[in-house]
Amino acid sequence: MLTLEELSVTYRIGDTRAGRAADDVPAVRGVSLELAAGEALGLAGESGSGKSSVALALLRLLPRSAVVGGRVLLDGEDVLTMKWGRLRAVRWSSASIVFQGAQHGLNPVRRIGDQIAEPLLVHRLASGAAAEARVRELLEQVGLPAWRARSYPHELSGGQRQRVMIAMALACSPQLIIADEPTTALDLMVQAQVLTLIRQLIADHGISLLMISHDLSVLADMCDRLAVMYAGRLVEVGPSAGKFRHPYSQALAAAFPTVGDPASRLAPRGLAGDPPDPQELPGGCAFHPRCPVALESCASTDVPLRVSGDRAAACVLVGE
Ligand SMILES: Nc1ncnc2c1ncn2[C@@H]1O[C@H](COP(=O)(O)OP(=O)(O)OP(=O)(O)O)[C@@H](O)[C@H]1O
Repeated sequence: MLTLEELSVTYRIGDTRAGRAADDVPAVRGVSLELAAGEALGLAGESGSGKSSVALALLRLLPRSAVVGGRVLLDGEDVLTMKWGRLRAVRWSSASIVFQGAQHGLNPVRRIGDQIAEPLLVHRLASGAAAEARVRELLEQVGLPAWRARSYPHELSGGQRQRVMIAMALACSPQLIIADEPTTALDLMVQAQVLTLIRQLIADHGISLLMISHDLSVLADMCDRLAVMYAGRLVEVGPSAGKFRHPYSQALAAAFPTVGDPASRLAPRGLAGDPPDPQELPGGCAFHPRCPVALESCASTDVPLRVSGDRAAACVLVGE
């Protein structure tokens, strides 16, 4: 249903007006991925690895300064080259995004109901009493009472506001929901409730999910497959169940505790070092300076993703 082919995002920064050359920030470097109808795919990686840039590029929501390359095929149509009118139709009705930090996503001076109804009106899917009825239905689907339609965002808790964002994302019955850190700003109990809600809604409506998080344990719980990014590239893609093979994915997985499993231990010191500055990427494999098992050749050779069984990993130590 969704295919990313060699997706690349480069931000151009620097003061071009002053006559200085813009600096390039290669945030996403040749990401290729597929997502089947009804599938849930998790995109993981440390802060700055390029996850949000992938999500934003998918729906052409990047700043003008960003240069995007590759293809994003949604049901066979390339989102990156489609006409503006078609893109407006695709957003919300084919694919919608739930961003992190819901409190910043809602208009503080408009009632919740009006905001949920907006995509329905803009896409001419419903108006008047039909739109009001759909808003009530959506609120109930996300576990909020229908009377909340008359509330303003400040009258809701963070978890309730995130439920409103999910209701908005569902409004036009999209085939794909992109959820970028949808629960990061919430406390653990509310986080669990919102994750359960997302899981239930995508199963009930057969929606595909691309879920972005730095938290591998959340993604493993929610998704059928996981894709791990490092310094703008995919380093591993495979089923959520099963062991990671790439040293970076293994280190990321070891950084999260497994609740209820007394035998599991956290990695004693976590992963040493910091993610690289995208403007000063190391040669060879970008992970090699931090890799506990790096070979001499890793400083000069960058291995592409290679499939082995049901997994693909970009590491010289993981056989074809
Ligand atoms: N508008 C922008 N202009 C310039 N550089 C940007 C811009 N947005 C992101 N970047 C850079 O691109 C890289 C990838 O950022 P991105 O937000 O995609 O990562 P991320 O993995 O989603 O991080 P996080 O988990 O912290 O949200 C980072 O180095 C970031 O500084």
